[in-house]
Amino acid sequence: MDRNKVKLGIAPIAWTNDDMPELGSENTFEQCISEMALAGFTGSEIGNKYPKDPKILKQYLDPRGISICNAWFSTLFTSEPEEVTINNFIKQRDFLYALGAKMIGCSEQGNSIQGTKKAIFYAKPVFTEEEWMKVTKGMNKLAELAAEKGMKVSYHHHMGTGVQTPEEVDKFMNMTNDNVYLLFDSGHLAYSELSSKACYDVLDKHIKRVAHVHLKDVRMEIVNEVKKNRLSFLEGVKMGVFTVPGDGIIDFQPIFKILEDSDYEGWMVVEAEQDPSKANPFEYALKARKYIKKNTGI
Ligand SMILES: O=C1C[C@@H](O)[C@H](O)[C@@H](O)C1=O
Ligand SMILES: [Co+2]
Repeated sequence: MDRNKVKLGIAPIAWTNDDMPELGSENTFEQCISEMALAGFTGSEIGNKYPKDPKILKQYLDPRGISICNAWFSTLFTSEPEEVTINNFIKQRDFLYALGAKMIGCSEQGNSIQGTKKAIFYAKPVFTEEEWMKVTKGMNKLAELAAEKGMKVSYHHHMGTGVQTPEEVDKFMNMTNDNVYLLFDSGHLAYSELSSKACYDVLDKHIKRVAHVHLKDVRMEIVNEVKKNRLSFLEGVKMGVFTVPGDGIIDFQPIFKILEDSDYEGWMVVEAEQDPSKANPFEYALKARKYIKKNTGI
């Protein structure tokens, strides 16, 4: 891979988990970004311990050679009036713009069960046609708002949401304009379909509109346990359903090949939330960095 085209980031969720802040509450913001840099990454997403003022945040990141490449944004098109999402989005866009980021990764959270106690495999929302229209028309609007600042939006398909399966990703892509991109997350597809084949198929099919990548691996024995015992998404995370690339069942070679063959330009972000008291985040960051180097040359 060409290091001038593909940049490597890592998400702070392995140090402190935004969805369960008690996981890794002992890890400080400075430790997190210092260890990211030490492990050989140059990009990060936003975590809940990061300073909210972009100027202050940059004062910490710049000396460590880290830049912000993206941040999660929850859309609420299916549960709130559209202007709620639009107003929140403009604030998030302007915050990220001030940090020099070019990407805003969105996910519809209106009826998401990812933060609830519901069984992740049995209670995900299925959008009605009206909800599909709300989400896709809304995303088209966000793409226009992002473009005002020279930025892009990408959509994060996710377990426990209305855009989880390969068929739902297809439908989302078909119903949105070409300036709405896909945030490809390997872990969520392998988890949803109980196989890594789904990752390769979706990436291959939509590669022209993939603008941001989350490299996440899964431990399939835990996926099976989550399914069998009707556990929630967060219970699965605590049990170690996710891990860094190279440590689970996904072979990332085909993923790297599809990205390289299509001349992908952008970020690949290691995102592997697990319990930091069981999986030391620095150790796992190093492990991920080594695997990526070995398999991509960058
Ligand atoms: O991109 C992501 C952000 C997290 O908050 C989320 O739950 C995780 O699984 C993910 O892929
Ligand atoms: Co992700």
